[in-house]
Amino acid sequence: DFYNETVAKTFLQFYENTTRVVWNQFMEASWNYVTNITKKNREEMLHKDMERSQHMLFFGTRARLFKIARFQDPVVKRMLSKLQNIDKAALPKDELREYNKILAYMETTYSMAQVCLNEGPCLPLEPDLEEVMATSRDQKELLWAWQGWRDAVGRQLRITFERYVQLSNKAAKLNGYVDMGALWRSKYESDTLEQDLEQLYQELQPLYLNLHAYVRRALHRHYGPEFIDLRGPIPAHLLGKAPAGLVTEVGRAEEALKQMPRKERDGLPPPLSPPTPLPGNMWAQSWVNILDLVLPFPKKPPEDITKIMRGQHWKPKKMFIEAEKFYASLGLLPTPPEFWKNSMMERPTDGRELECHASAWDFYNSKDFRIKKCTEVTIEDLLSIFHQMGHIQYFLQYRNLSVIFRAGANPAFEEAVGSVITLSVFSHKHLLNRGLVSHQHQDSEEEVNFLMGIALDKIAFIPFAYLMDLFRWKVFDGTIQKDVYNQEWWNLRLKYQGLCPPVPRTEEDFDPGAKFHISASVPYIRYFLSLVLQFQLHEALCKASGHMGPLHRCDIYNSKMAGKLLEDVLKLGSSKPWPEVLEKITGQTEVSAKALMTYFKPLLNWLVTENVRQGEILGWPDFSCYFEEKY
Ligand SMILES: O=C(CCC(O)(O)[C@H](Cc1ccccc1)NC(=O)c1ccccc1)N[C@@H](Cc1ccccc1)C(=O)O
Ligand SMILES: [Zn+2]
Repeated sequence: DFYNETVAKTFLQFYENTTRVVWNQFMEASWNYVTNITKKNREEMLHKDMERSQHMLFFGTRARLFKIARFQDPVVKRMLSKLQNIDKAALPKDELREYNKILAYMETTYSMAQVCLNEGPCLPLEPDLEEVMATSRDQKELLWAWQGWRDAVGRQLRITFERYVQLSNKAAKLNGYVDMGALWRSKYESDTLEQDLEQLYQELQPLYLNLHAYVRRALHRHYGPEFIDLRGPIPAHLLGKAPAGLVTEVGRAEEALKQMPRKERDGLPPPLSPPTPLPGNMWAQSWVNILDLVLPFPKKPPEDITKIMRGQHWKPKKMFIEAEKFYASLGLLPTPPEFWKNSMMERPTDGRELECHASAWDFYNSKDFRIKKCTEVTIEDLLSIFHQMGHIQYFLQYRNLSVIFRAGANPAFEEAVGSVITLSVFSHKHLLNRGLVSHQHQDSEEEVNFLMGIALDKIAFIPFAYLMDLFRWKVFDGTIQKDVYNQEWWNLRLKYQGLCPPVPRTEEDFDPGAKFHISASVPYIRYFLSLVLQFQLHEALCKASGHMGPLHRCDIYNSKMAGKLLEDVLKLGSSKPWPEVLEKITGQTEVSAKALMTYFKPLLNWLVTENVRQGEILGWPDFSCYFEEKY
């Protein structure tokens, strides 16, 4: 009887009792696969995924039969409506089998890809290629890594991705959504999501445009006018480190060229290819690696925390313990023994194939939680561990809820928890307190340098995080057809990030596929929203901790008040609509960029002054990429 609420409660209890086993077995099989990619583990994982999908199909189809509108209990209504979305499990069995194989193929291609030196070893992404991207001084090597990675991953995924889109949309339609983008967006329970996102992006654009113009000027200073157009996009080869030697050589060639009378020069081929230093990051999503090149006050460079960590003989285990101590200092829950026993904190040395992209795992038995990370001793990896431990803390806080509510208030909340903590960890006050920097006082110029460092990570990230799903939503809704995937990708990279590829791209390439989340079908708008949300939460937690003064100096370490505020929210899981959850912490029901703008205000003031002084053009009205004849 589908009108009877008591029957519904019994149905939900039955779901609860059977789900734990099915989900726990699937997580175990998934873990075994991603930490040791073998044919056997793949078959086992695919088998357990089929079982999980059958289970979802059984309960999902029945959940749809209940007359939810007639029910009184809001919890029962919320549970039944969540059960109705069964994602890919709605596909017919044979297509689901095909879809799961496609998902495994794409994610595994990414995880196993390497780029081989002519007669030398082959390098995986983590840590080798990422190390090259961040620190190499040789432009040939940088371009080799950037292009090699895209050949090894993106190109391999292109055809499969087209089939992935078809099956994704079919599954979405079977769940009552117009396409998979609509299904992904439904997790935010808002029918104004896209407008709200665009509004946030517009609010943040002045910050990005000023940073972009300032960085472009610094690159122009290093690589000369032939390679950087002060009114144009930044060639996506941002850079690892300024290749000192090469620059002077190119600089010399530049000088010689400039001395020549125009008519003589015109006949010459364009100058030798610039030291196309590539993004300090494989996807130019973060520009921290060019800090030394753009430092506002170069005479006061920040201390190299990675060097200090290595000097103090930090090991991966110590990095995890450091994060554990921070969460404990807030009065939050400790990780159980299983966490330390079962996690994978370092890349195994037995030569096995595995997925190194960091992730946090809930085994849905309220006691087994793990992190998988190929940890290197760097400050980036320390912050990444804090991010992963944020996921773990969420798991711990909601572990006694019904399995239906064991998720974040929305996906952005899940991503924001750990990132909020990193805002305190990376504060000068905290680094000093933990012995990771030595000089006591940070003067106002050092403070601007500090904010520039954070901005190169967080502000540069804004347009990238926004366009990642703008691209996929358009692919899912058919606005972007498969014959133009790559040029539409670069159109978005140009429009939002003001970046160009270092070399011409074709439709043989599939550059978006070179990013983990696209190969692993992980939505990305969560990171855009998390970026705004984390500053809003940071402001609220800092206030609760009694912090006075500028937001960027706040460190909530040891604050039980801040911890309590956070705990009250995390233990709600997804049992309440996220605006209610947000209101409990911040008093507001909407995500607002105000706190982020407050945090960066001193830097924006400095950037605007500097850009006005230089007469910078904000944006890139000259929008062609440099390899198209520009001169
Ligand atoms: O991808 C990550 C971190 C990995 C993760 O923790 O977000 C991970 C991604 C993932 C991996 C495999 C399957 C699904 C998602 N997410 C989790 O481990 C996770 C997500 C939701 C709930 C529980 C765990 N960060 C993004 C964005 C980012 C975030 C923070 C700082 C910098 C950059 C990136 O690197 O591009
Ligand atoms: Zn995450």
